[in-house]
Amino acid sequence: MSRLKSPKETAKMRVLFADDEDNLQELIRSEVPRMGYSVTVCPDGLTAVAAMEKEAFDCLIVDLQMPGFTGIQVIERAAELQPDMDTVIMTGNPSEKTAIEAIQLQVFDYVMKPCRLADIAGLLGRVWERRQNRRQVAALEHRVRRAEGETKLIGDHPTMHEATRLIERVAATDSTILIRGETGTGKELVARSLHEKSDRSDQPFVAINCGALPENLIESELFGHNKGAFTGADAARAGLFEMADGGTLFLDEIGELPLSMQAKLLRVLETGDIRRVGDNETKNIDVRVVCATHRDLEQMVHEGTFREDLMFRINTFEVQVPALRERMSDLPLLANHLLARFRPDMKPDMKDAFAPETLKLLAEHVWPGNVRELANVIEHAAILCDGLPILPEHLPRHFSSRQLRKELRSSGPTSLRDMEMHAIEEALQRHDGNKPAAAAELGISLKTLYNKLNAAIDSKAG
Ligand SMILES: Nc1ncnc2c1ncn2[C@@H]1O[C@H](COP(=O)(O)OP(=O)(O)OP(=O)(O)O)[C@@H](O)[C@H]1O
Repeated sequence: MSRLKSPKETAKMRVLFADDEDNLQELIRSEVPRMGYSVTVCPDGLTAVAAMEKEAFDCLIVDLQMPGFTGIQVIERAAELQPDMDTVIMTGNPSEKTAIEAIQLQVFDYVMKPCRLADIAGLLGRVWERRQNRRQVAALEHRVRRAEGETKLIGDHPTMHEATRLIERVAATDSTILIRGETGTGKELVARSLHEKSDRSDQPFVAINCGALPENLIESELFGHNKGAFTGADAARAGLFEMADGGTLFLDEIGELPLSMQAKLLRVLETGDIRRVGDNETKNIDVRVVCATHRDLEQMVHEGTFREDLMFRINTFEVQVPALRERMSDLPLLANHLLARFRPDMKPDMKDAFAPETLKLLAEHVWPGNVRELANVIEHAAILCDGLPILPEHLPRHFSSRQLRKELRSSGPTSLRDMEMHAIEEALQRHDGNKPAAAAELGISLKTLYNKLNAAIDSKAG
């Protein structure tokens, strides 16, 4: 049977109020609960500190002059006892000195008496909204961390050491970096790692996939727009360059950027000035740009689909991220790392987390989707297994069937591209031709799947 919750448990926020004025105490005690918050009212600072020592609160509102502790002293104690709490000063004797102290103590607001009820309701509403936003940010950070893992490049293969060495070298500079590698190899992770090792690490890291946006939206996404700049632009909006100001902007799949935008990007990289769509003014920004591609940009330059000047501008340094099949010795390391990401509760031990048969099956796979595909497989296994070790039956179905490998062995030497196509065809069959589902299983983007299918058609035709 469910227990009836007390008003304190159902309240949106727990408020601690300290003031020596009887009338105000009465008003707060009767009115704040009507606003949906629970409130503890104290007549002085000492009682307020005692309450904080016993119970957790979300918001503290204090008068400045009270018997015992002053409001400032109560806030100082609050910072030690409950640093997560938002604090507000409500005073009839404002002064420059206390206002400065309040700023130093990072109080949320400094309000003057007398306060109307509507002012108190507005104030508490703002505190609640800020706490909600903070919770949402924390939840999003948690989700991102879980999906992306920590910014730690796992790999002991010489090619990974080479990549890491280069990252360490160039991180401290402001040079534009081009990261090359197949889909899912960890290019974004390399970009984040560059950012975290740079002096900009306390500023934003903003990422965009240039291939994921329709051509007409890319400009406003990158540079922002003014109100009314185009149909649907109901309000002015900052673009990603502005959001990343002071930090790093990661332009993934730079090869997909339309030619018209390539010219605009080049101008921005050369001048540091951006112009919102529909704006006449430019704004100078300080952004380090890191680009990535799985495409052969030189070939694209040759074909006229990528600007040569832009290519020279973005590839001051190049970091090559190897495909997983080129560093299969790293697979057990990566598998353990990814298992720990999805099941931190399991604390997988390096040696025994995966049964030898499981590792063997993983080692025999071609991994067209690289580490992302491996991450999908490990997540699948982490959900299915009740405990360690991970057995072959915990892997997605196509791993348990050795069909593909048998066929490959019996058909003699096979090119990597053939093996890749084989894996794609099998995935398509398993999903009755559903391309998004097949791409998800393989750990590659839908766009990559189409590219690979088109390339296969072209090579058959040619
Ligand atoms: N060396 C690595 N160590 C740990 N995790 C990795 C490594 N490489 C890739 N990953 C993980 O694999 C997944 C895919 O990586 P990421 O998104 O960086 O690849 P990508 O090359 O940018 O892919 P795309 O080309 O599709 O944009 C992420 O979950 C990432 O954390």
